[in-house]
Amino acid sequence: MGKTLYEKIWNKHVVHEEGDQPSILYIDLHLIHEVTSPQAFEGLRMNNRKVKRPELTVATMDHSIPTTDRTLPFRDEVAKKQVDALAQNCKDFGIPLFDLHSPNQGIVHVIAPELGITQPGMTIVCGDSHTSTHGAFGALAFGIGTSEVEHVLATQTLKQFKAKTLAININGALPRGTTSKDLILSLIGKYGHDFATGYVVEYRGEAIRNLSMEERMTVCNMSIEMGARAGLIQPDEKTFAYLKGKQAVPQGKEWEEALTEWKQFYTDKDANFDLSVEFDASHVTPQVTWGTNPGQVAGITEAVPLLENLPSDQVKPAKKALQYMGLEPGMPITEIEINKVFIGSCTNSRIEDLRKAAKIVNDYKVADHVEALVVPGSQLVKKQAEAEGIHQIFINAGFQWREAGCSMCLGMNEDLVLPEERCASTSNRNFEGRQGRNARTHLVSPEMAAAAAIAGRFVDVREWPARESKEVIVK
Ligand SMILES: CC(C)[C@H](C(=O)O)[C@@H](O)C(=O)O
Ligand code: SF4
Repeated sequence: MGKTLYEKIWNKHVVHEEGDQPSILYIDLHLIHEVTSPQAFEGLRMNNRKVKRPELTVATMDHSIPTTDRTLPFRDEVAKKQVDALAQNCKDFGIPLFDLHSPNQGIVHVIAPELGITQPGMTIVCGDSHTSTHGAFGALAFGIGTSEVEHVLATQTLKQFKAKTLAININGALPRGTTSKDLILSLIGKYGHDFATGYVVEYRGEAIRNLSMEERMTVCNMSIEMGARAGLIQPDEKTFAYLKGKQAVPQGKEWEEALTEWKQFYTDKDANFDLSVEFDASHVTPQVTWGTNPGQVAGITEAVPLLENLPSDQVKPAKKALQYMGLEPGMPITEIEINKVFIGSCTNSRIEDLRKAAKIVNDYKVADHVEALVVPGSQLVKKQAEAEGIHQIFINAGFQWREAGCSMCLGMNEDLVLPEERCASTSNRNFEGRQGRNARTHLVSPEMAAAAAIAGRFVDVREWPARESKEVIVK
């Protein structure tokens, strides 16, 4: 019988298997950041251990750092401590680090793909749940806990039980005005925020093949938001074209060898998945979450659900969510007014995201009562956007243009949504307090966030009036 992509990567990396014990997997790439690594390094020091393969470990600063002027001293002492600890740990253990002033600094899940560090067929781990993003390249990538971070640092291996496999077959074409963010949100809306628990998902089908690499990353990024252990997409010509010439990707003869290797990573025709589901992309509409998990979501032309229309097990959580969100059942989504907009995070802060948002912004202005931020996912994205003039479109419209980092996605720095403020956010999590105490988060695509910034409420981007900008033409 044939093998799935997951099984092929797994088999290539198993170092040891024994009965009903977890297997030991070899790890090709270990990504680290300032929040989940300090205790792991402390553990190493206490046991007098070294990092086994520092050259297969890559560090960046992203979660707690300010996104304002980086020549100024930190105002947050905890963040300063975390960042200093990471710098010291990388120095002491010989680990490459993209620090605050590096041109390659950025959100860990944005920089590894854009530098070509993420490659097909790899096992990739990070003390961070959205490591699933890298699955877009056909890499088995997942988040681990701090004690596992220590284990990987010390041994370059990880204990793992094999997961079940789930095929999500997505066919049909995404309609105009919808994005891969709407696709993944409506998928989670249909099946629920925990339906993939215990599975490694492989996204398959025509709709997935038609997505760009950046769009695929948005999909894989949110795998964890439906409970999946990891999300995978089979590498193809688009994957290889994206990687070609990237900083960390082999060149010349070695590129040819790498290609041959990467082309082995596909699911055989006669492979079996533990579970398969179908999804039609042609029905996707622009999505807006109304609740406190990503599955509590509706189309832009719909309304916040009436409680009596919900399945009985969803009534109580919906009631609680609506109370927190300050919304009434039956309220049309287009009547929800917002006061914050965050375009950023490892879900939607890449150059294509910023281009799409800028196209909507054009030469409109941010609504008076709205504070809007654009936080590029990396310094390279920021530089690229500035070279294309995109930053100017945002700045002219009244958006703040920031330095790269996680920022308002989780509010570990000063970029917060204030109590009872309502934010249209391109990030991936909307649980209570995620963007700040009592903050209300609505997850949307970059286009929907841009349009909300201008209209001051949610609007249907499919009907967004196009305007010819006189000043800047976005590519
Ligand atoms: C801080 C980190 C551990 C966390 C995660 O694991 O996901 C963060 O990135 C998040 O998105 O909530
Ligand atoms: S951008 Fe948000 S989701 Fe992504 S790693 Fe940072 S905090 Fe986590």
